[in-house]
Amino acid sequence: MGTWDVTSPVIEAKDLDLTFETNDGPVHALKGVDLSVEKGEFVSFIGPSGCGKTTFLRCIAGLETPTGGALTVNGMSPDEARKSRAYGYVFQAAGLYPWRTIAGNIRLPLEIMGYPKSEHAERVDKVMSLVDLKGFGKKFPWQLSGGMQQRASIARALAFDADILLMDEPFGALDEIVRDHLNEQLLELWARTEKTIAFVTHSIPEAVYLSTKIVVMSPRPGRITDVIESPLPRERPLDIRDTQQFLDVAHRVREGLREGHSYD
Ligand SMILES: Nc1ncnc2c1ncn2[C@@H]1O[C@H](COP(=O)(O)OP(=O)(O)OP(=O)(O)O)[C@@H](O)[C@H]1O
Repeated sequence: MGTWDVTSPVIEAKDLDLTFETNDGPVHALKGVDLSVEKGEFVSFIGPSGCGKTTFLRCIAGLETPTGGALTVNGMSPDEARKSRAYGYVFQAAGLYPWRTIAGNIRLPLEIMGYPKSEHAERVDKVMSLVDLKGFGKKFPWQLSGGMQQRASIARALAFDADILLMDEPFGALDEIVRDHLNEQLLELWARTEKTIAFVTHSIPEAVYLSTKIVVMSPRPGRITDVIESPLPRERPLDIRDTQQFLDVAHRVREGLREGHSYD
């Protein structure tokens, strides 16, 4: 821990391996994964089903234990990082408790982690305005659209002081217009909060639009086939997607996916 400082990578994987032992034999979910993510980066993981995207995110979160190699998060073991509340986790399903209000849902991690009660209202208000949900605190989840529910789940992951946001296909279930809007909002939120974001997606345009770094993965065994440092500026209006630079990056991602695909 002592050697870590703000210039060190926030997430660092070296030759990471993870094999699941199953009744049908071993499943090599991650093989030789090397990756370095700096503070404030927006890194996306893209690849076909089963290439280990979720498994890698779960390793970062300390929810899976690699069977080989080394992984540090904020200079600590993932388990230590989890205990020090290094990250917030956003899933594909918003996963809000239906019997709690939106504010009640967002407050939940603060209650669980024992944040002083005097801070709750201010923190909840702050993150609700960050995700543009001001005024909806007293509503129940079912009174909100899918996109709003997903924003509430992002607010919940931001309510405490984690500097890493892990997002596993958070917008996968939403229609394209809503998804565009949330992508734009997420970039704004990222710029304002300076979080480091690790984001899993199946969508090439989403990965290219959002990321400073795109990690292309391929299955059997799950491995990294390309890491693209995005040449796009950090400030990105939606119509950047029509530029040649954007299309060039998208093309490289598509080629990487094609190379790793076995079509079986
Ligand atoms: N707990 C587990 N036990 C056994 N095998 C597992 C376990 N978790 C994941 N796997 C296997 O590991 C591989 C990688 O799975 P993972 O969910 O990480 O892929 P993914 O890239 O996130 O896929 P998707 O895009 O479908 O979410 C798959 O073959 C999966 O079946």
